[in-house]
Amino acid sequence: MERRILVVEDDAAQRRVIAALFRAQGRVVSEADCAQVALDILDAEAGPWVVLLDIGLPGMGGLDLLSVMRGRGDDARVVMLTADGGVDTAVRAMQRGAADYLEKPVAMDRLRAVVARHAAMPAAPAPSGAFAGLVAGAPAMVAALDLARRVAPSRMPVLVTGPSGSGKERLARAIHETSGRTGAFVAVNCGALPESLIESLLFGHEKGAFTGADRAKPGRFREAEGGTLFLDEIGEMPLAAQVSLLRVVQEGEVDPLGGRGPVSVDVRLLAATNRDLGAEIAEGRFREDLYFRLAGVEIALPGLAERGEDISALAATHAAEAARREGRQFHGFGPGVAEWLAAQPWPGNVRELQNAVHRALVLSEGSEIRLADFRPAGPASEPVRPAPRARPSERGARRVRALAEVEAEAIADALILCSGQISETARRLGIGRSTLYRKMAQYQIAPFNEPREGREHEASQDLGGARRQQER
Ligand SMILES: Nc1ncnc2c1ncn2[C@@H]1O[C@H](COP(=O)(O)OP(=O)(O)OP(=O)(O)O)[C@@H](O)[C@H]1O
Repeated sequence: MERRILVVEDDAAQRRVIAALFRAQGRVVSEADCAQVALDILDAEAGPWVVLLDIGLPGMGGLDLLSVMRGRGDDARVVMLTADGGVDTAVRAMQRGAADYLEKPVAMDRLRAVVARHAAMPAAPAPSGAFAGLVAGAPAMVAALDLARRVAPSRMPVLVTGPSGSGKERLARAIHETSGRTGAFVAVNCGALPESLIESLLFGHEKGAFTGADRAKPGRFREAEGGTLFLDEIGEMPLAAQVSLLRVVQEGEVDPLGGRGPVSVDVRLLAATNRDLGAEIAEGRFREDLYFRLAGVEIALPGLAERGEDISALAATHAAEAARREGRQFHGFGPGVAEWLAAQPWPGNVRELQNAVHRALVLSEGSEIRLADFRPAGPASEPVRPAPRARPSERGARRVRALAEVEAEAIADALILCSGQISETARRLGIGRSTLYRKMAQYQIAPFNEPREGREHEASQDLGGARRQQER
């Protein structure tokens, strides 16, 4: 199936010109003037998509929208439209999973060729940088997720290490979800269990096996049959339980208390810890043989301080998620927010950032999250001016339009009506050809086609079709 096209561009004139170009080819085209509308369209309309994404959107920018899409596991092919043509921006876009990029002003021939190529591509898993919805742009995260992706389909036990809130459980779930295992993902917090209950909870028991065992329980291992058992805070497991766990891992069978003997289990083990297990082993608190059984592969997640470049994408992703949960609109962060977020130490890592963004969203008025929403009390050294009450800025509300915006739209409309013919467009707008060219450059409206032999005809046919489609 050919992909649909979504044009995400805040400049109405450019957006219309691009949309018209592809409608004229008989393609299905949707338009969005900001990130939130784009996400709404991607939610509401079935893909697959080619998304033409302007990098300089107001509010949530194009790069952050790209991260949000990748974070959601979207399989759209994204072509970034970059204004400055800076190699850095293009590289960052490709790292975040863009399929291609074009510099503005975009030559329509080139745009057509690039879109045709991507529109014909079958739906495929999102490209590198993305793994089961996790945000990753920092090299250490990209490497960690790459390892996770490769090991996921195997039965290899994986030990995930990293500070609290760095995403260990989230990664474990992602490994399970992409493992192809059909059983359940069962999580056990080994630090929160009373020592006396660990064995019956993990391995199960028969009715009457001990005082209070009024009915049989299968235990977490057998609940995870055919699936994954996630042993969180493994570093806090008492030594006696470590011995029993080691036996189960070695034998591949559990021996429920009061039961008739061992029962074999097919369970993939994932474990996580924020402790330094090497030090725990050296101190005699953790069994080395168990460590080697659990750490078939070890994946270390960095703290947020070591992945500063991911902060804005994580914040945008979680703001968009929180907005959906709260039934709110989120159109981006206000001035200074990105810099402020980047300057915080975030000792609680992604979880702390997520909580801060959620709270700011709840406190915000309107669809933009402002700096003051993150610091409602305002530290004494940095007085926070009260945020002016946000005016309703939702779609459909009346607003004053800048003359430049109206002018750019008028030019784009005229170009479409006149099938891209410059002289005719200028005449009907009542301006000279050179003024029209100057204004087109100013608003980054590219000519529909380079005036080459034999091309005018093709352009006029296309755009005539576009007009008819628009008028329908
Ligand atoms: N790369 C990421 N992209 C998006 N969200 C993330 C990412 N990493 C973590 N999160 C989110 O951050 C929160 C904390 O993650 P998680 O609970 O997995 O951390 P943890 O390391 O297991 O914490 P703890 O050690 O305290 O149990 C979760 O809501 C998770 O969805």
